[in-house]
Amino acid sequence: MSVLQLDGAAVAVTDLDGDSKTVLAPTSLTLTERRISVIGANGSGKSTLLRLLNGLVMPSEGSVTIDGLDTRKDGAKVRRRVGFVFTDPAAQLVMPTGREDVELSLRRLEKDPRARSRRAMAALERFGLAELAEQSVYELSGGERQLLAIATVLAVEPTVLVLDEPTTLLDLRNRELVRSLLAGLDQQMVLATHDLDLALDADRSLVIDDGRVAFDGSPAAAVAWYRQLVAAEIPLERRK
Ligand SMILES: Nc1ncnc2c1ncn2[C@@H]1O[C@H](COP(=O)(O)OP(=O)(O)OP(=O)(O)O)[C@@H](O)[C@H]1O
Repeated sequence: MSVLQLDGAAVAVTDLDGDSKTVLAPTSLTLTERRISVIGANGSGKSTLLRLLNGLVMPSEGSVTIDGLDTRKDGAKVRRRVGFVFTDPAAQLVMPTGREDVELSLRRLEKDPRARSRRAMAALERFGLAELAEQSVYELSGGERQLLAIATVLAVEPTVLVLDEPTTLLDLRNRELVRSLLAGLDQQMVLATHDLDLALDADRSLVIDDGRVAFDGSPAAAVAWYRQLVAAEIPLERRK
């Protein structure tokens, strides 16, 4: 497994008034487990933590390294190692068809167009998408689009897969489809989700609250802790 290391990594942003706001407090973590889930309320900082891991967001203080590669200095190498899947596949599917999208992500890895095309088809076959390879991306269902987005990222064989709420936009059937696909992958995975069943399918879980890691432990304990946190925030008269 890769070693994902945050050393006092913090993220501050400047709001519209020009004031600095801490989105992630200084955080130190060593993540080496195969499956790590990240849960927490909307706006708590989950995406920010995930984006630090492949250099989509840079720490404003401290550092983030992947197997010793610093996201500030070794950005390209980090991104080759760490694939990122967004909540909305539209954020990463830019070509007219699935095959072309996978080919696009393979462009640096495979220079020969024929070999690239073969490799793209193999990646699509792996996810049961071969028959949809030439179809317009817009004709695919939400679930198929999300599978395609994951296939485009996995085609370049990253060692780590970071997924930001990959099932949030999906209905139950498609959620199950993506879930079973993820369960069968060999890659190390860091996954933020509001789906607590999905969060339980991990070796370690982090609960993010108000820009800090508020709990770090077993998935069952993390989910229980998070439920308690949410329950405590609901006014007494509203609780059943
Ligand atoms: N570039 C930015 N500029 C201003 N504010 C930001 C920026 N990035 C994140 N934030 C703010 O930081 C907070 C944390 O955002 P983040 O997207 O990490 O939360 P999240 O836990 O992933 O939320 P959700 O579950 O809704 O996706 C939010 O209040 C967000 O508005």
